[in-house]
Amino acid sequence: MVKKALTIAGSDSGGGAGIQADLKTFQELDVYGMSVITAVTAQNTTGVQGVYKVPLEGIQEQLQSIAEDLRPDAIKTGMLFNSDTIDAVSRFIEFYEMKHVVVDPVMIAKGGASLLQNEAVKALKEKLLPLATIVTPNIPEAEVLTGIKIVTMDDRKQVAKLLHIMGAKTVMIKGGHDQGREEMIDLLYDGQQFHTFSSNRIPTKNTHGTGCTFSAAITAQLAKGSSVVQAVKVAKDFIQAAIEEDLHIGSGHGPTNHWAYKRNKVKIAIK
Ligand SMILES: Nc1ncnc2c1ncn2[C@@H]1O[C@H](COP(=O)(O)OP(=O)(O)O)[C@@H](O)[C@H]1O
Ligand SMILES: Cc1ncc(COP(=O)(O)OP(=O)(O)O)c(N)n1
Repeated sequence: MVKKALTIAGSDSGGGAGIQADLKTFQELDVYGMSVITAVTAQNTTGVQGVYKVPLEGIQEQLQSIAEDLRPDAIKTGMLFNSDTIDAVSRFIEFYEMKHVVVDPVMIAKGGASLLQNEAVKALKEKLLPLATIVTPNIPEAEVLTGIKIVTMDDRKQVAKLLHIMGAKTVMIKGGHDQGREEMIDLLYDGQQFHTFSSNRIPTKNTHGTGCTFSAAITAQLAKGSSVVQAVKVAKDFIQAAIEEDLHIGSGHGPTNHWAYKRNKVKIAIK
């Protein structure tokens, strides 16, 4: 039977991040994708031109429609924007006893636009984090969530441990913002040990939506029954291929190539 994944996130009109990146990723990983839209952004590769929140009632109704019929095997959260939405999403996860919850604590878009209000950070930490199977902050997001500045890998380990104490079952601190390295190292903490996932840094400005795509790939794999470590392995390969074979569209930070991972697998199978 086909597995189903739900993304609860914002729409990116440019198609590279948010709901659009998530659904493309689910599709490429053979999982049926569903969406609850929390906000509509007017956005392209040059930045975010506008943010329009969906009224709370509209978000709650979308959640209920899905829960009462389509029952996802895994869910991910992305741009949630304010504390009312975080509250509603947390109650939904608890009430319907949702399993495999990937929390991508989206805060700021690459161009600097705010996708989460400051007042919402507390709700994210107190309500959503304890429900997370895995939380996937980038370095600046991990710093905001813990109040700890990350410079070294030891800082990252300390922050990962703290996020685990704050309630997330596993913690993935992504390395995309660690400018000082040639290697791209993502660090996973499962409450007992650390796992590192390394790849070479691809020199490109076309990395719009990398975080969304990476966490969506984890979600798709969890929906299909993978362990967290196995899911992250596939997600790392998926994002590496998507960045490596970028599409060169738009004049700013272009999107990644969501076709690349599957096409590469098909090429290998044909050889
Ligand atoms: N230039 C790059 N080359 C290779 N991998 C990258 C590059 N930039 C980001 N990644 C990978 O993309 C994923 C998302 O990372 P990051 O950019 O830190 O997240 P976000 O988009 O949330 O800021 C991680 O797996 C990271 O290692
Ligand atoms: C609607 C929406 N959601 C999330 C993001 C942020 O996406 P991310 O994967 O972190 O990529 P960048 O924006 O940093 O390129 C977004 N931009 N829009």
